[in-house]
Formats: sequence, structure tokens, C-alpha cells
Amino acid sequence: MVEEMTRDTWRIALAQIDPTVGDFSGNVRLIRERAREAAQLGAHIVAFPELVITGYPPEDLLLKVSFIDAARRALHLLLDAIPDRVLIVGVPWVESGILYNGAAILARGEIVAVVPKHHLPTYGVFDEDRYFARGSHTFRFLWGNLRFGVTICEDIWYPIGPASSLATRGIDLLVNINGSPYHRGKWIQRQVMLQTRAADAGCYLAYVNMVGGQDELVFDGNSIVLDPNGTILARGTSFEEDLIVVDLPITRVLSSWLHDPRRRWLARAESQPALPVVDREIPLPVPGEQLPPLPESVQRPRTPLEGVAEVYQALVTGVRDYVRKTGFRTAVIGLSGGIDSSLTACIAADALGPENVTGLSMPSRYSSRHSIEDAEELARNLGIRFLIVPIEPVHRVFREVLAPLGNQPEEPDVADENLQARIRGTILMTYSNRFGPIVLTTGNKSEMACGYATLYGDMAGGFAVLKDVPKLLVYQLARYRNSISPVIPERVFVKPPSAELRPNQKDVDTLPPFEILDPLLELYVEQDLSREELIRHGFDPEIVDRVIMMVDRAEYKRRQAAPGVKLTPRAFGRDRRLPIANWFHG
Ligand SMILES: Nc1ncnc2c1ncn2[C@@H]1O[C@H](COP(=O)(O)OP(=O)(O)OC[C@H]2O[C@@H]([n+]3cccc(C(=O)O)c3)[C@H](O)[C@@H]2O)[C@@H](O)[C@H]1O
Ligand SMILES: Nc1ncnc2c1ncn2[C@@H]1O[C@H](COP(=O)(O)OP(=O)(O)OP(=O)(O)O)[C@@H](O)[C@H]1O
Ligand SMILES: NC(=O)CC[C@H](N)C(=O)O
Repeated sequence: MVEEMTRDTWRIALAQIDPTVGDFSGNVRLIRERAREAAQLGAHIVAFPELVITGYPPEDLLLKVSFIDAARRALHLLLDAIPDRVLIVGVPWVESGILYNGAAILARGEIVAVVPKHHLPTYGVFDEDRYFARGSHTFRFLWGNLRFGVTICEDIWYPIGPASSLATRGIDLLVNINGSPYHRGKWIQRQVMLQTRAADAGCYLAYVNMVGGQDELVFDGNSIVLDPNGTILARGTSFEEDLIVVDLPITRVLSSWLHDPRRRWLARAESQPALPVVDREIPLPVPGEQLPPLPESVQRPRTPLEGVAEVYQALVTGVRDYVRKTGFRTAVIGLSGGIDSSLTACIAADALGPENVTGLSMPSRYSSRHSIEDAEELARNLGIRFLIVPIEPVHRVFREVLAPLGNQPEEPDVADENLQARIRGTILMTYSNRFGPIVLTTGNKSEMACGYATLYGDMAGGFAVLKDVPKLLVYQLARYRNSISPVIPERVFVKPPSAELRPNQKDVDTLPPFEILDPLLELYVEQDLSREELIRHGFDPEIVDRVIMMVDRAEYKRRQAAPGVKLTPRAFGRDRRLPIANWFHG
């Protein structure tokens, strides 16, 4: 029998953690530790992110019966984690032979219910219709006088759906569990949306997101708790694990319903909810204890990262987790003394520790002296290992070997330019094979867009750190990093970008100035503007045509490129899927 009792203030904890896809035992350990920590702090409900048991997104692992079974077994290992509290965890869940993206509600050693996700994102980087069925009902949980609902990520983005059904039925708290990947400034977009949802529902809204990197995605955390007016009560940190614990006096919810006539309208609309709502009792007595005071460390205010600092941290997180989760510890980078490889080295050193990063200078006959000097100074300032491997002897022998094939010009042609890049790629990959570090490539988004990079040359490597960073942002990020400690030599900022693959080569010989190229690329690549619209924006028609051709033709190169951190709303990769053989340009 459940004891009849009420309490006004309920304590909720949001565990913003970094799970690893497929690491069931590690994820279970992490969940148990955080759940117990929250319970010790007096939390009544502890919520974890979407699909936290498997890691997110598990992609086609969801097509393996053995994977779904392992997730179910892992869920059972959590039943005794905090049996006298409510634990909410994301898990793939099979019911009647159908797979759902679920939120399991655990209490008193039982699975009280598994809430199915209703809105399945299938756009951008998401592909959930490929795996899951859409939930056709939701639950309202009753724990004494507390009424709460649980929704999963995309569910909260829709004004109509499980969240609105629960709100019309009447809840004090809506918990939304998330695997919401980062792009620049997305936390502000989420916050505005969540403020609207909380105010419309007239209840507390607790939004928990994960942190860390998974392949090309980075999760920024920035979990948030809002009151029934949409006022922010607490936040989680950006890009770091965190435990957010908040007290929710639920008379505030009744008060908001008494003051807001929309609530009475909503209550009348209950007869036609978007989704059926099933009431489920939490099989626990209402906790009677006084809440222990929260330590200062838990209550401290968190300020979300913004602007360039936010992007820099996203890159550091993405590199750190890609390297760690793929089993590497160290990294190697070709250091040219240019801005791209300098910034890449900074990010690597900050992500992995300078002692785990090696920079290779590989001068050729066309390299300027400052390219070696600047690379060396950067390496010294960062405290990374620095080695010089001149490529001239190999280049010379290659030219000799290739000469009998004919048509080898004295001055380097594109084939010869690329040969130098390929020699460097070979040296870097050999270093990786022999000593174990992952090769980090340095190409930026502007170059990847235009195909201004050599296949199997500077594109050779395991992770493309700046793949979604346009060139002008590369400079801003480098300036930002230097504002923390001046590691990149000043000369690197002022010299004109050059591949140094032939005498006096400059990027602007091939590409339009980056001040024109970057905004044009953003409109064409990220927003899909047409040729005519770009010209109406004021871009020179000749440049527009040239850039469109370069971008479209380089699709084959991008398909063969290493993965890299997604930072913009439209990164190359699964976010932007275009045919390679394509005759439509415009
Ligand atoms: N549709 C298609 N599907 C599959 N493969 C295709 C293809 N079209 C060409 N190819 C292949 O790709 C080859 C051309 O690609 P690739 O060999 O890469 O060479 P490519 O694109 O011709 O030249 C690379 C350019 O990037 C510049 N670069 C290189 C290195 C670093 C930087 C920098 O500043 O960071 C700039 C370099 O100066 C040169 O202008 C063709 O020879 C052909 O084998
Ligand atoms: N002399 C060199 N020594 C070591 N690596 C080099 C050298 N030249 C080029 N690379 C590698 O190839 C990448 C492409 O460099 P490149 O100089 O051609 O173009 P970039 O886009 O201007 O890059 P960066 O700004 O780093 O110079 C570099 O970032 C670096 O990793
Ligand atoms: N996992 C999800 O459902 C994510 C979708 C959601 N719109 C987001 O990016 O936040």
C-alpha cells in the first residue's frame, strides 16, 4: 500500500553525462555513480539523457538483436541503483516486436513504465525513422501529490504532441531527456523554445542533455530547468559533465493555473489530447524527509559559453572524445607554420595534453624559412614535440622515377604540387602506423568546400579537426586561443595563406578572397541559395559561377574525407547529402 502523504517541495537532479556508444558496462557504471550521488543529495527524481544506456546515436547497431538485448540487460543492472527514488534513463525498448526509443522509469526495483518517443527526427544528422516506431501514447506518473510526465528530445520541439497532451491533462513537472547535438549558438535557440514550452504547459520543465563527442557530433550539455513562467531556475555547464539539482515547490504550478486563463482553456481541451495519456502510480511512498541543504558546489551558477569560446570548446571536446573513444591517446600533425595547422595543434594540445601531441615540419624546396621557424616557435610555446623531416630527397627521387612517364615540366604543375602533399601524407601515416598517434588533418571548411586540398595528401588522416570551420573563423579562433596564452607567432596571422607547393603560391591565386568566399559559401552550402539569389545578394556573377562549380565538383573529395566536428547547422557529411555524379549546378 502506498502511504497517503503529500509534500510541497520535490527535488530533481539532472545528470549531464558523457556515455560511450556500445560501452554498456561503462555507461551503467557512470549512471549508477551519478544516480547515487544525486540520491545522497536528497534528489527524489534523477534523470539521465536520451539513449544513455547505449550512447547516442547508436545508428545501425540498433538493427542488431544482440545490441538491443545488451541494452535490456544493462537496464536491469540499474534496477537496484536507487530503488527508493525515481530513476529515468533512455533505452531502446522492444514491445510486441516493435522497437521504440524509450525513457525507462525505474522505482522500487521495477520498470514502472517505458515512455516511447513520439516525434522521431529524420532530417539533418538524424535518421530515427530508420529504426524506431513512433510512440502512440504517453504516461502521466503520480507520486503522492506530484504529477509528472517524461518526453524524449524531439518531442519537446513540437508545440503539439506528448508534451501538450500531458500539459492539458495537468502535470507539475515535465522531464525531457535529450541527445541534442551541438551547433553554434544552438543552446540559445533551445532556451527560447523551452521557455515557450514551459510557459505554455504551465509546469516545471527539466531538460537534460548529454555532453561529449560521438564521431562527428558534439553534445554541449547546457541542461536547464525552468519554472511554470519559463523563468530559468538552473543550468548545467557547457561541454562538461555536471549534476544539476533543483528544488521545485509545486504550489507554484497551481498558482500559475489559477492566474492564467489559458490553463482553464487547456483543461477543457483535455477531451481531445494529441496523444492518449495513461496514468501510472509510482510504487513508492512519498518521501517524508527534510531536504538536506545543497552544497555550494552544486548550487553555483553556471554561465553558458558563447561565441568563439563556445566554438573552441566544442572543437576541444570533439577531438578529445574522438581520440579517446577510438582508443588513441596521442596525435600527430603536419606543421607548416600556417594558421590552419597552428590552430589544429593548439586544439590538439588543449584536448590531449601537449605531451601527447607531435608536430612534424616537412619542408620542401618551396618552403620558406619562416614556415619552419614559425612551426618550431608554436611547438615550443605549446610544449608539444617537434620534429623536422625534409621531403626534398623523396621529392627528388619521385621526380626521377616519374620522369620516364614523360611530360614532367620543370616548374611544378598541379600533379607535382599534389605529389608534395602526398609525400607528407605518407610520412604522417607512416609515423602513425609506427608510433601510434592518430593523424589530425588541418583543412578548413572553405577549402573542403572548394576542393582545395589533395586527396591522399593533406587529406590523409583520421580526424579533420577544422572541417566545419570557415577560414575567417579559423583566424578568430586562433586569436581567441592566443588571448588565453600567446602561443601562435604573430607572423602566422599576417602572412598570406599559401600552400607553398610552387614558388610564390598564394591561396588567392586559386580561390576568391576569404572575405568574399566565406559568406558566399555559407549561403550556398548551408542555406542552399540559388545562383540567381547569390547574385542578388551582390556577389560577382563570375565568382558565383566559379565557386558553385568548385563546390559541386569537389563532392567526390568530401566523400573520401576524414570525419570532423560539426559546428554549423549544416556541416559536410550526413548533414548535406548530394550526388557525386550531378549535372545540376545552381
Ligand atoms: N568525380 C570524381 N570522382 C572520383 N575521383 C575524381 C573525380 N574527379 C577527379 N577525381 C580524381 O581526383 C584527382 C584530383 O584531385 P587531387 O589529386 O586532390 O588534385 P586537385 O583537386 O586537382 O588539386 C588539389 C588542389 O588543392 C591545392 N592544395 C593542395 C594541398 C593543400 C592545399 C591547402 O592550401 O591547404 C591546397 C593544390 O594547390 C591544388 O590546386 C583527379 O586526378 C582524379 O584522379
Ligand atoms: N612544410 C610543411 N611541413 C609540415 N606540414 C606541412 C607543410 N606544408 C603543408 N603541410 C601540411 O599540409 C597542410 C596543408 O597546408 P598548406 O600549407 O598547403 O595549406 P594551408 O591551408 O595554408 O594550411 P596552413 O594554414 O596550416 O599552412 C598543412 O596544414 C600541414 O598540415
Ligand atoms: N535526439 C533528438 O531527438 C534531437 C532532435 C532535436 N531537435 C535536437 O537537435 O535537439
